[in-house]
Amino acid sequence: MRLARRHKQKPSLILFTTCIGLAKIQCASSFLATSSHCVAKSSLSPPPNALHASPPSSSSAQQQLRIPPGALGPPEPLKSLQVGQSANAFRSLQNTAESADQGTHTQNPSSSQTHQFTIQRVSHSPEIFHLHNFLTPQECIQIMSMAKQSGMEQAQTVTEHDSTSRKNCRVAWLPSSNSSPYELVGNLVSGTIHGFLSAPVHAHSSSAVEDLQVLCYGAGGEFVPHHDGEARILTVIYYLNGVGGTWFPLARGKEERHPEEDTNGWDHRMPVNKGQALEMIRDLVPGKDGLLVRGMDDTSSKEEPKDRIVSITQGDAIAFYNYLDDGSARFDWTAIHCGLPTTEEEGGGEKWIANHWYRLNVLEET
Ligand SMILES: O=C(O)CCC(=O)C(=O)O
Ligand SMILES: [Fe+2]
Repeated sequence: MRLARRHKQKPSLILFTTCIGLAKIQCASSFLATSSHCVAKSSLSPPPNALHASPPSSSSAQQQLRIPPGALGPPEPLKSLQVGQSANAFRSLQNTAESADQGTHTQNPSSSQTHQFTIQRVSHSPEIFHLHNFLTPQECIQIMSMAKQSGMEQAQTVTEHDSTSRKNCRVAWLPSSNSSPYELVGNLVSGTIHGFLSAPVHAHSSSAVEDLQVLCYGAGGEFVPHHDGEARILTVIYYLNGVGGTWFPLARGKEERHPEEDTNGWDHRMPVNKGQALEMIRDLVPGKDGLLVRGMDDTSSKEEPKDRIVSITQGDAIAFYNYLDDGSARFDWTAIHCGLPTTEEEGGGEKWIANHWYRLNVLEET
């Protein structure tokens, strides 16, 4: 797993140690505690089922990439969770009591604590998981203040040449690093990757995580429906102030588990490009259709069916997969989603979230 600055990779290479049990995921690793296990990825030979690119002489770029089915989705035990089922998980918290050391802040690895969170599947298509209590309230506050300190700028996200797709939103990027003062950001990565990335992806030399994108929407701020884009196989959104409002209009709930049993017509619900996806969601309504991730204070759709709503609180996260898991290496267009306009009622009109994007850069070349 490389640490990447947005699309550019940094040279630092870190291998994390994490135990994954059959019944539960244990993410007990931290950068500080596992520093003796750091291994340069280039020194690892890929496992037998690994992804690989054929020599450049192959006929087309698409043919060069061999993606085993299952590699771009969740590994076990998450893969086997049904909608509504949960697994307990742990990650190590760094000691927040920092000590001054020659003008810099250092942390004592021996004092790291284990933090428990719960991972619940909330959709099968796309694969979406709700991470209850992933961050502590203190960690949320720390991320928001680091973003403010680094100087937030107006977000200029461009989607399909449209730079107005994200409205009234400020952004900061924090390094996904294990170096001071960003250890917390790196710690979130180590708490996620082994549970959520398959072994072939994790072992691949082009796997990477982008810097943490911290976003603060003002009143009425929004992000129009979009797919997160090339090579971003896994998105993790952290909810930093308890305000939600992320909507997946095409997400499928419990009753739609098996495509072969889907009497509503599976094919009609699997768009193959953005145009089809936008057409399909045109008349859909947040709370009634798809899956709405909303804050506890959001009272706008109290009457809606429970299995269409995921209620988050501060420190919760959502993890979802952006590619189909069938070996085709194609976008999963059911992962189309948006940030709904923020309202004055929730969070005083401010919505704070942060995104981590886990990449498999070799996908960009196809
Ligand atoms: O604002 C949100 O809730 C979603 C943000 C998002 O999808 C993105 O930043 O890519
Ligand atoms: Fe997104």
